[in-house]
Amino acid sequence: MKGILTMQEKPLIEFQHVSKTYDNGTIGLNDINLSIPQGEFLVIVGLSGAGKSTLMRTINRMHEISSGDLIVDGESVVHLEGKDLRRLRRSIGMIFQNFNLVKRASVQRNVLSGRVGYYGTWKSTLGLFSKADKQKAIEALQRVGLGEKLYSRADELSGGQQQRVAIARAFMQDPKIILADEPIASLDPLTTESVMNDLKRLNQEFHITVIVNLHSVSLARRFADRIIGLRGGELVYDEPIDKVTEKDLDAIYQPVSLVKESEAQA
Ligand SMILES: Nc1ncnc2c1ncn2[C@@H]1O[C@H](COP(=O)(O)OP(=O)(O)OP(=O)(O)O)[C@@H](O)[C@H]1O
Repeated sequence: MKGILTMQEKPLIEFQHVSKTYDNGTIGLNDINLSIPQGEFLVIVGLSGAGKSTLMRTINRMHEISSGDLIVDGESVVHLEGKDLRRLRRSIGMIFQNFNLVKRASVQRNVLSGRVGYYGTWKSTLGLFSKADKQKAIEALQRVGLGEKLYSRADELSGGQQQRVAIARAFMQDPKIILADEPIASLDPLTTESVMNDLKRLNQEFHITVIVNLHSVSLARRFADRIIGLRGGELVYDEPIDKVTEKDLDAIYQPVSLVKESEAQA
């Protein structure tokens, strides 16, 4: 197993023997070791329940790990609290399958909310955003081709447009990392294409590290720099895109019962 991290590059994200057991005893992650360099477009694949969301959500501490250590930008994030945790979360944009927009608010308000981490509580509660941030919101929307939708209500937009607003919101955070948890699961093929292209552009133009959970193997192959595969909470695959084969991907998607059977026969 090898990623595309070279000896010279310092990883931006490092999982060191990370395990996660949920309160009900379910194992989410089991002894994950993984280094992700800055600027990588990493796609996580695996069967439903393999641990893809869990892995992603430990990075911004939406889920706590049970053991091991998780380093982001040179610092262990496991014990961060208060303003240090807010600083971490500000540097990580998140894209969800269901967009997570405030549906009754304007597109502008949704995009500006990406800046909230840079303001004190009272200013952000009152929506007192600076002129510079309002201008930044316009530019972020233009970047995803929705400049003319600034004053529309979020729920007037199509699913694909809403996801692109979510991408603009993430971009407003000036993130080092974007985590996209099945960003295209609710979209048709055409909008899927534009959402994936938006993510790729942010990755290439701004060197933002993008980590995406995908069920589509063909999209993973087209957009990833590197693909990792999870099964039963374990990292079972890690290859740069030029080494990825169809056969490898088929194996990742084999039901766990079949894998156990073939291991028993070996
Ligand atoms: N809050 C929770 N409490 C208990 N178990 C959980 C919780 N969240 C996830 N799990 C379990 O942890 C395992 C990994 O789940 P996770 O959502 O990370 O998988 P996934 O690969 O993202 O799946 P999918 O593709 O269906 O989203 C699964 O067995 C799941 O049922």
